[in-house]
Amino acid sequence: MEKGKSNCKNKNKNKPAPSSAITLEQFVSTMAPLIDLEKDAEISVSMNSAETRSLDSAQKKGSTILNLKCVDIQTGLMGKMLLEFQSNKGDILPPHKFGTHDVVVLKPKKADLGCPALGQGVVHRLKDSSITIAFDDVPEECLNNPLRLEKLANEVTYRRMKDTLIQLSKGVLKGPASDLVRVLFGERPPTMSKKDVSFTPSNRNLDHSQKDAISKALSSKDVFLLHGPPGTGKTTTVVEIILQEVKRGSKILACAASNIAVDNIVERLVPHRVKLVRLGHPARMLPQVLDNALDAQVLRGDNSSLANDIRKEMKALNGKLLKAKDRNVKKDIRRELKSLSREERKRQQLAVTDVIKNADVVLTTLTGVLTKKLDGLSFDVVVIDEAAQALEIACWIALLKISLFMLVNCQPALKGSRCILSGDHLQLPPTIQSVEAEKKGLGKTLFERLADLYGDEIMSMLTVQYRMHEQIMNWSSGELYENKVLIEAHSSVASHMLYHLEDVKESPSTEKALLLIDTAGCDMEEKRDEEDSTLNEGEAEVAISHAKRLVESGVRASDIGLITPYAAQMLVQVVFLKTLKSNVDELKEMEISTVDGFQGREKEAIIISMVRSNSKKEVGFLSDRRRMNVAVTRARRQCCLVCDTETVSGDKFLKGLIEYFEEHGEYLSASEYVNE
Ligand SMILES: Nc1ncnc2c1ncn2[C@@H]1O[C@H](COP(=O)(O)OP(=O)(O)OP(=O)(O)O)[C@@H](O)[C@H]1O
Repeated sequence: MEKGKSNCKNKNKNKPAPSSAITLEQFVSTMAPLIDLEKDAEISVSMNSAETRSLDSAQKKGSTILNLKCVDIQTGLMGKMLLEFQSNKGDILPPHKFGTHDVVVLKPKKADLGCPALGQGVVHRLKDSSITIAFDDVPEECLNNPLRLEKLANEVTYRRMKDTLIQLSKGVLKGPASDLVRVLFGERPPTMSKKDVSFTPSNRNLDHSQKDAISKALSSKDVFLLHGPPGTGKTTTVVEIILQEVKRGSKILACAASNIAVDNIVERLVPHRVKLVRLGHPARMLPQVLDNALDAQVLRGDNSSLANDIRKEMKALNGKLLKAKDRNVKKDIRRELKSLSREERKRQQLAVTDVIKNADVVLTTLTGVLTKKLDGLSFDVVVIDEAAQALEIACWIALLKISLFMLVNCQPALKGSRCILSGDHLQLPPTIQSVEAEKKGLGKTLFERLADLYGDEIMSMLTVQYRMHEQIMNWSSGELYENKVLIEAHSSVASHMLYHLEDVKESPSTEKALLLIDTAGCDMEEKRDEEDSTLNEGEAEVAISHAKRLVESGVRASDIGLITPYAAQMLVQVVFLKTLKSNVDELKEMEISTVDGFQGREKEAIIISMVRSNSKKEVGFLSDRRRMNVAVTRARRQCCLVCDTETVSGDKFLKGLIEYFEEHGEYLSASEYVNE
């Protein structure tokens, strides 16, 4: 056998190779066409689509908003221009598919489809009747005319993913960081330091499973997986691992697929006074972390103020140039301007590299790692939080960056190139637009693949949860985590009830942790909307009636979340809530979302509208265990299921869920909620 080659292969001699045992070559050749499929799917819902032949059809598709006026201009977010747009008539915006952080372009309303944009920016804020975009620069004189916004597909990200694949296929296995690559593709076994690493925690509240996991992470020599079921403190643990690595003198790249997940880590690191920098577009960051953004730190640096002085000097020289008559004087001024401009650029770049080099922890999204600002930098450890929601290829952007640098510079790996991934592969995987790409495996995550490949050898599971009443948790830990490891609810949450909250009365609505409202036999059949998404108006009414009862018992509407697997149902609920009479005005503070959109969040009370109600007992994607796991585990003190038990019990997994709620919670008929 080749030296150092896989013990794990030996171990599995008689077993068929797991699907996770993919070679680097197979990975590259499988992923390349899937990335194209996904790019095409994204383009088809954006303005770049060839199908978009007219502006009206683009507005119908939701990829453009026509007839806008600019109602406010402010500077903010480190010098960006924040432009707020409203519909020309001042009413709510037409239905659209813009989301915060999307890349958009601004054009005159009547300009041709392919005409150049007035500016490109990022959606910063979205309200029913306005949208705010952060631009680097926009000509203000054009803003008095009717305008339109177009949503762009983020083609750059796909191109970068393809580039990463190309780099992966080009000889990373020869570089000094090749050990890590070999381990991640199952060609070499992972290794741990023989001695347990002991540490003094910065967070004194860590529980035993968190401490064990941290010790194992610090002992790992190449890869470590932190598996955290809902509410068990993954991010808390990741933050402690980062703090310990900083103490050891490591330089760390900490990433996640989403901006919000990156900001969560930044927020929790800040009180520990770690030298850190958050890279990325300020419009995509939480306001409370802006102070740690690269742009903000650059502005505070010496080089930046020097660059500023140079700019002032250049302005004065430009003034002189305009007045100068003598050719030689003009020539001299131009020469001086050129050299000042070179100096200004150099100072700007130095300002950026100073901040990044000084930081012990650099934080950004996985695709954000591709910024030129990180060129030529190496890290000892890459930490990826929420790794079970990141495409494997996106993880490689962060991992390969280190390997390539080391290859290019032929430097020995400092403390070995190590990676630590945190996540829960039993919650929802990354969202994929192309059904075909999803079927062919684009959504299989690195976290899941490594968990299948090496299991407990490289993984620790967190076993104390800090969110849910134990009755809510027990269903999830029994069904999804198969009681393999005993997950316990921390005493601070194990029996907490809605009526323990300040100002909440004990009432039939608040005295149970689990409620099942059955719509069977109540004439509440599902329907399909134009886009073929399923909805159920009767269920929406019942779900909102329950929310109303909770509010009447004193629960704050902002502590309630109404979630559903179907986008169309979410819209029905939103519309229904808007048309409610004024005596329940407060209810409008309640959050309504799809299950997928609520992953990573929590509320004191969660109401789940399951929607499906049909004689064929079809349940569609409700049967995805991971989606129901996410839905139920968003609740802290009460989880209320609204469903047609006749229909959903057609599926074995959902039948188990219903039986669990019937056995441990309160059963009610939807007829008790109608016409309230
Ligand atoms: N050891 C601990 N003692 C007390 N509270 C804790 C502890 N660990 C975590 N928590 C609390 O539990 C909550 C969830 O923690 P955290 O956000 O780290 O979990 P998570 O696993 O990342 O969550 P999610 O399920 O949303 O992915 C937070 O309010 C956190 O402060």
